[in-house]
Amino acid sequence: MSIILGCIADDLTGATDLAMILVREGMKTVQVVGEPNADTPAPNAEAVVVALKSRTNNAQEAISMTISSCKWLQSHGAKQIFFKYCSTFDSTDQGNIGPVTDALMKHLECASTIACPAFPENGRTVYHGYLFVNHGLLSESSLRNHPLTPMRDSNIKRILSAQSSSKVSNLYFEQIEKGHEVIAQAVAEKETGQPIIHITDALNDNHLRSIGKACKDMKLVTGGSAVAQGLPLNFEEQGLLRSRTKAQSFFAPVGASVILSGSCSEATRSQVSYAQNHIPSYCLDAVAILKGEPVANEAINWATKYIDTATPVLLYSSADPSVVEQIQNNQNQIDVGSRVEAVIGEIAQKLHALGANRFVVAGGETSGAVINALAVKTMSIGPQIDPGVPWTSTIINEKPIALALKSGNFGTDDFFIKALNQLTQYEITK
Ligand SMILES: Nc1ncnc2c1ncn2[C@@H]1O[C@H](COP(=O)(O)OP(=O)(O)O)[C@@H](O)[C@H]1O
Ligand SMILES: O=C(O)[C@@H](O)C(=O)COP(=O)(O)O
Repeated sequence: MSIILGCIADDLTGATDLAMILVREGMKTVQVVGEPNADTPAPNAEAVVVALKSRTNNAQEAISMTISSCKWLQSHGAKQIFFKYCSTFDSTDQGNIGPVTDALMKHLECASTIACPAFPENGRTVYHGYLFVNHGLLSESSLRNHPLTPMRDSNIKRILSAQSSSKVSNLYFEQIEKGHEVIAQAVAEKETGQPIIHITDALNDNHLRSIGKACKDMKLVTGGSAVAQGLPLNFEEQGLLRSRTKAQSFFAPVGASVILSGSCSEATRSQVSYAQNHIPSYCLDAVAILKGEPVANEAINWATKYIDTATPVLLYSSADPSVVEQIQNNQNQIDVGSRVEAVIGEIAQKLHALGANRFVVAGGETSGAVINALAVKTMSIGPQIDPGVPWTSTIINEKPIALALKSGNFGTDDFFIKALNQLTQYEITK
């Protein structure tokens, strides 16, 4: 089976989010972790999502990882490339959404693409170029205090123009409402041969499906996961999809469950508080991590007795914005984050060696660190836990690991416990 849609996501949770939407829309989808290379087996799938950890790298690194992933996807037949970034446009003045989009347009020799972060099912909408999170502007949401990419502006054109050398233009919802032909025509009218990125408003899934349809002939589409929901129909109409089967088989290994939370987002902090009332929990002290104290070893010692009895546990470094600010204490926030991530990755690896084989991880960067530490290479997509978050399973590992990678701001308060409970119906009994 040759790949039809090749996707590149800038973080792990974003990749599973996108993969789940494509599965829901009937594409056989596999997730590949990290930059694929000549030794990476071609997945037997219609859509492949390459999950990078490039959101907070420097722009040149992010470009290099993305372009090499894109070349690999093309070499396996990808007819269209989708660049997935966060529905809250998580990025800095330097990138990486703009530079990576520019580089992909150049590589794919296309003069225009769209940028559409909207994800209405999770409360993200774009109206007249402004990104809303639930009922308020992005810049007034808790994302303004993100530890790595604080979002202090809501105007996507302004944010993207600062990062990109392409022309950036808006397609407002009055045009989007008129449907795919008007959208395609509006895009075509603005083409001058110079690279241009059209920021498309979207308030609901109908808008996103119209936008998807209008992108039928674009070599590159960029956005949050939800705009990808309109793409599979194009492939079906072109006779490229075998059958739009919506369910992929999923089995959970029986064993010990570990919840690891490095996300400091508002939703995650509520989920941590909720889970603390239900299962044993352990706080990973970020100050001690930065001092080089043996935080991972102490946490592993604490968790061992629970792993032995298959009692689920929660280990978290999640903290309020004011605490995070004190911890960062004018140090480089990406370095601080990486050091916390390294400890969480080490804990995952050692607890897996002790027998844990079900992991719920909160946080995109944190998930990247855990997946790398567990040496996961390919993942299949299972059932949805909450919008944007599925259960997944490793494919190649000898003994499968069940993984739920949760974006910081996704999920209900009881997410962690709900995710673990859900697994009981998918257990492999032999
Ligand atoms: N207590 C803490 N102080 C400072 N940084 C932290 C703390 N706990 C976690 N972090 C870092 O914050 C970042 C959270 O990012 P991420 O895992 O992507 O979560 P989210 O999905 O909420 O954005 C990670 O780099 C993580 O290591
Ligand atoms: O698009 C989204 O909101 C998510 O898929 C995503 O990428 C979130 O990133 P994190 O909050 O850093 O997990």
